[in-house]
Amino acid sequence: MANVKLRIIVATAIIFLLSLLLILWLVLRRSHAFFLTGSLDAVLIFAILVWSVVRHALLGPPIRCIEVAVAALALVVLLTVVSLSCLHRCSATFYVTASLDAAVAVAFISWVVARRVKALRRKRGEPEQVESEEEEVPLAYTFYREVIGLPRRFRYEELKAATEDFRTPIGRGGSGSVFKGFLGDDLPIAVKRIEGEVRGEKEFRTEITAILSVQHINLVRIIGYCLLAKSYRFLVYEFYENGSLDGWIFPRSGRERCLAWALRYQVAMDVAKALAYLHHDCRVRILHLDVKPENILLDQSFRAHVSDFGISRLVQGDESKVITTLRGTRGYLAPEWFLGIGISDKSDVYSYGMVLLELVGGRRNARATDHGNFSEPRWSYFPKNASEKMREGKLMEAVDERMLGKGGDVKEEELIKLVYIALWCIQEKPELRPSMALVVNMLEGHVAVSMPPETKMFMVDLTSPGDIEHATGD
Ligand SMILES: Nc1ncnc2c1ncn2[C@@H]1O[C@H](COP(=O)(O)OP(=O)(O)OP(=O)(O)O)[C@@H](O)[C@H]1O
Repeated sequence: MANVKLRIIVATAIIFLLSLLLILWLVLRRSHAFFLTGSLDAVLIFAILVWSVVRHALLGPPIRCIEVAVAALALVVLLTVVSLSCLHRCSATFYVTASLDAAVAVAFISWVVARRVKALRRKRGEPEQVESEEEEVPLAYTFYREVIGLPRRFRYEELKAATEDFRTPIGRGGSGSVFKGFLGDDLPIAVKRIEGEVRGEKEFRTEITAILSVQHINLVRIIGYCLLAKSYRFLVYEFYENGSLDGWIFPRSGRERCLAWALRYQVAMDVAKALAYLHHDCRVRILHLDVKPENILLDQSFRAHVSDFGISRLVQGDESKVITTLRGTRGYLAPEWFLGIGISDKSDVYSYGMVLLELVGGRRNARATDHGNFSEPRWSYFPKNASEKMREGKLMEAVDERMLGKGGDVKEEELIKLVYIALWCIQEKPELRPSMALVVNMLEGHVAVSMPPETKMFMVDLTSPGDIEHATGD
């Protein structure tokens, strides 16, 4: 790729040099009228070429073939007009009008050709490269970006080759599909293809903006991105071998994957640290707003990495609450989303609490229990069950039974701590919930955790998805 760019730059420089020599030669031989028109055209060519090269050198996007083509075409037209006028010994007025006409004609023809090419590509379903500067995320200084691990821009062809034409899908979310690929021979990557013009564009920009300002071992690592005008946007992530947490805690027919207790506790800690970092340790605070098992990715050693910043919010200064439209995933949404009183970092705390309970129970928090053919399903809400068991002092009965069967590696002390923290996190009043920093301290044992107060959990019923999981499985 670098070679192609280099060749374009060299070719451009040669064309420019030749045109300068030619103009000089003509200037020495011809009249003032020629000098005027010749210079005008030369300035035009020069401006296009310099713009192209400077844009490439400073901002990173490749030189566009159309720019080089327009410059070369303008040069050819200029030479033709000059040769013709020399042959016919035309007047100064002729030089001026012919040159101006030629310049306008060149501009018009290039514009028509560029539009035609675009239309043809779109018809063939081929995505186009971004053509305007405004669509480029302003990331300068590629070298430094790579050194400090910031995302780099990929070309569509690179991603196509890396994923063997998007052959292996590994997941699908609300905004698009995720494919596995390899960079070079051995660096596995996950390529997320964000589809849809309006939502896709918004999610893409949010994710890039959020992720650019954060780096933490428990956050997903973004390797790069690719912009294609209108059709698709791509985000390139490090590939996490063990996929998302949901696959390891919810039983699925045909797959016996059950995360051991120690790893569940570790995941709880990793996610808490990631959220504490976003809420308290970033220069611009970040609310994730979509904490759920599908957005927690597990690497080879089951360390957790929080992903999907598509709907996150950056919070400036001392802004404590944000009013925003309802988004996120039902079942993990805090009551304040529905009450319209503004959301805050405590809304992430609530979602985190719901995830903790699912880690413990090995089931979705809302589950339809068996029902007859014609009756409405009845719902069982794990947060309520866990709260009851906690008060009865029988928390072991609430644990994912698949773990109990395996020789009981569940540590009761840790179990009590997790459930206490979870029930604090899902308190209906945001001010009663702990901050994520406090949660980390509790998990690490620096701060004791008291038994949470009883709540009616009205909102657990209301905010549950209702149809997310049936008693028979996930
Ligand atoms: N870096 C990655 N490594 C391994 N698997 C991944 C990676 N990124 C995503 N996946 C898989 O792809 C699935 C879909 O991911 P994606 O972020 O698009 O969707 P989602 O979070 O489920 O949905 P939504 O975007 O609607 O919140 C994930 O649940 C996960 O299983």
